[in-house]
Amino acid sequence: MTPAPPSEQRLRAVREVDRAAADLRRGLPVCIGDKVSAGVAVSVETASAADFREMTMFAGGPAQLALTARRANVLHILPSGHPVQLVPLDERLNRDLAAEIADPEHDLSGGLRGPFPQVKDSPPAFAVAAVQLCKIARLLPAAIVAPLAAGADPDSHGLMTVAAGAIMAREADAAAELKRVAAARVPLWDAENTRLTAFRPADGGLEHLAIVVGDPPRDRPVLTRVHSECFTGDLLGSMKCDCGEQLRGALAAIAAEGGGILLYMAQEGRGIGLINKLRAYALQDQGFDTVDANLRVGFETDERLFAPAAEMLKRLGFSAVRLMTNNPEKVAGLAAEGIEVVERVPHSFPANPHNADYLATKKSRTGHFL
Ligand SMILES: Nc1nc2c(ncn2[C@@H]2O[C@H](COP(=O)(O)OP(=O)(O)OP(=O)(O)O)[C@@H](O)[C@H]2O)c(=O)[nH]1
Ligand SMILES: [Zn+2]
Repeated sequence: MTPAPPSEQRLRAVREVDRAAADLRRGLPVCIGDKVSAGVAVSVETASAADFREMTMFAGGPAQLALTARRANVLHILPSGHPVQLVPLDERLNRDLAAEIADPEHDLSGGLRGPFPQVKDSPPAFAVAAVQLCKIARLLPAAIVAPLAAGADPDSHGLMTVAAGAIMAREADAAAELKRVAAARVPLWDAENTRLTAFRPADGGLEHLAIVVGDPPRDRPVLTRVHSECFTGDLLGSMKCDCGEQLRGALAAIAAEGGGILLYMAQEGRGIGLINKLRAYALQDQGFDTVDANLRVGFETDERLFAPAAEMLKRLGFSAVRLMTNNPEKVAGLAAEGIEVVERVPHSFPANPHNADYLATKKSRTGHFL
């Protein structure tokens, strides 16, 4: 079922989310919430001591570190059952230590830094949204938050204000309103008769590309690959994963069939971004597998949404696919977004010494058909 397009008001809100994410990346505080419950937040990763001080000028209560439950678990904070866990800052757990414990780079070298107290209460909406905004900004999923002081006027000090609900709804809203922005013929070595079409999400975020080989008929299931961007594998030829082979192999297979589609999704690192993927790779260097590494950085195993891929297929006139994948979640994810997956076409390549463990983990922990 195609979701109803978001209203003008929601689209405006979604664009504000992107602006607020950009502010977090610069280290600036942002105000999250509405008149009933609002907070101020900075990214643990990017805010300097001065940015943090600026944030506290708007605070009407104690500052707290907001972490994902995944990261809190790594820090041995007792689970509270909430997806976001708050930890009060105090003399010992100051901004510097907060930044250090949010970053898995120091896990094994920094010694034991706990125990940290558990806040049992469910976190306020602004704290949950602050962590989500860090994810949207492709930063470490950790924020320092505080309730907004009564009578504070963040607007007049140039702080962005964004609704918590807009942050949480942003991915769905942005996918529902993809804009086709450019298209051109691009002959490829593996598939000469190829056309690229770029789709821009409503929030102004990164574009996804549809690579259409030949002119596949719209009334039959189309051979399709939904490929998530992998800078290291696709571009550099990294041996740590199978992405490069899957990308080129899919284009060659589609061309050999006479036509099909490759969707190149701006969802690097299963949606966590290149820098966080490098953080996960550093943990893999220390012996963690691809799943545990993601969890230790503070993310879910896979943070991708399939709505944008499904929407692109629909916009191109396709409703049924033969999907080249080994990932059962991809099949289910597209189906849940209204695309009929009539067949799963296996898409695997021989392992090499650097990706054998990665492929084995996909099979044993994420249920890949390999
Ligand atoms: N976070 C993280 N991302 C990774 C890692 N290795 C590869 N990736 C990313 O995973 C994505 C690869 O996804 P896909 O090619 O769609 O692979 P898949 O989900 O296993 O499914 P199929 O290839 O279709 O079977 C790319 O965005 C890569 O950047 C890793 O160790 N950690
Ligand atoms: Zn890869």
